[in-house]
Amino acid sequence: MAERAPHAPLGVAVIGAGRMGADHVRRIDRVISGARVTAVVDVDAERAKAVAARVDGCTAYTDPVAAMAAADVDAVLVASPGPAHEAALLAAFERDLPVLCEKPLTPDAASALRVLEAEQALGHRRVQVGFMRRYDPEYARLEALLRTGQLGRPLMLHNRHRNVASPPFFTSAMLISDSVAHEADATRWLLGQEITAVTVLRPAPSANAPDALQDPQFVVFETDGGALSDVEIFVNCGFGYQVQAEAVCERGTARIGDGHALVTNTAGRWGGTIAQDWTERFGTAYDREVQAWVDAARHGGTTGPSAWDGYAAAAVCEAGVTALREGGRVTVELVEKPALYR
Ligand SMILES: NC(=O)c1ccc[n+]([C@@H]2O[C@H](COP(=O)([O-])OP(=O)(O)OC[C@H]3O[C@@H](n4cnc5c(N)ncnc54)[C@H](O)[C@@H]3O)[C@@H](O)[C@H]2O)c1
Ligand SMILES: O[C@H]1[C@H](O)[C@@H](O)[C@H](O)[C@@H](O)[C@H]1O
Repeated sequence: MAERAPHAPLGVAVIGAGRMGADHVRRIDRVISGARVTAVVDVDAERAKAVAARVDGCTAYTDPVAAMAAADVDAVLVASPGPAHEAALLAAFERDLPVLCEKPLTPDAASALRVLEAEQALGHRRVQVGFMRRYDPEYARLEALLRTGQLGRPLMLHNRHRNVASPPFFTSAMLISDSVAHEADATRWLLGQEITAVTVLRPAPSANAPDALQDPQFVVFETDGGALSDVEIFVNCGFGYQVQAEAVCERGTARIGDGHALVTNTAGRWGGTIAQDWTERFGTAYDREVQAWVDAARHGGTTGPSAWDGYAAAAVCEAGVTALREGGRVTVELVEKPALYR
């Protein structure tokens, strides 16, 4: 990393200029303070050029390593598809650059472990994983409430995760590795417990799901604190983007995600609107997530969900995919938590 003047904005290379990457470019350019996008990288040269052209003084690249070597790049935001994350993370570590890596950290536990080991070799944390729900005001309130202990010990967490429609490349395994990855992290974070086993139940697929897609699925996590966390994942629900969670504790329950910000009464009916995608539902969360990353990186630090969290979620999802394929209850085997993440 080139020496940055003390109050100069953080120069960010955004890797992957698809839906999330382009939105993060807009966010850093228009919403976030203390950072500017200096590089946009995409294997699709035209896409990189088109997105880079939206920001003054921003250079387009097709090679992440070349972008990371540029003098005006101080930090990296990885928004390429999951299988490309490991190479980008290891290249960023070579230059000791702070990284905000979209979820999943990597698509499987073995590659996540390689990232974990490479970060430990640096001797300090460099990665924040894009589990943005931790920055959502509703999730943050639920976590804070559970942490006070006022409701007693959490016994169960009920989660619903619904998308309007899945993209054409989505597979049955991706309902877990790409979507339920969020609940794997949210469960660990909200309960402060590790997930020890996963069971996946398969209702008859919806007629609206593409052929051969097992949608919806019902996933049950067991934790080392004796709690159960269930997830309805339904990625072709057709009507909206809904993410809800209810914690059932010894002395009460707490629920988020009903989305009743605006309720209307008209002609004998009451109702409201439902978000249609994650950019709408979690816009504030992404803003807070990226701002927290920039603030920490400008001071040489790293905050938020760690590579350990990314590894743990990857191991849980891998067990979930095995449970989906083979049936039954699959245990999650984690390595001992390294000192860097305790
Ligand atoms: N946090 C969230 O809620 C959320 C929401 C959507 C997507 N995501 C995550 O964001 C990432 C990107 O998802 P998306 O929906 O934007 O995908 P996308 O397919 O819209 O965009 C990915 C882009 O990366 C480019 N790309 C592919 N391989 C690359 C490589 N090796 N180097 C550089 N660029 C490469 C592609 O050409 C494409 O432009 C994924 O990890 C996904 O899981 C997170
Ligand atoms: O990649 C996306 C993203 O992570 C969304 O937040 C989630 O709701 C979708 O199910 C998933 O496919």
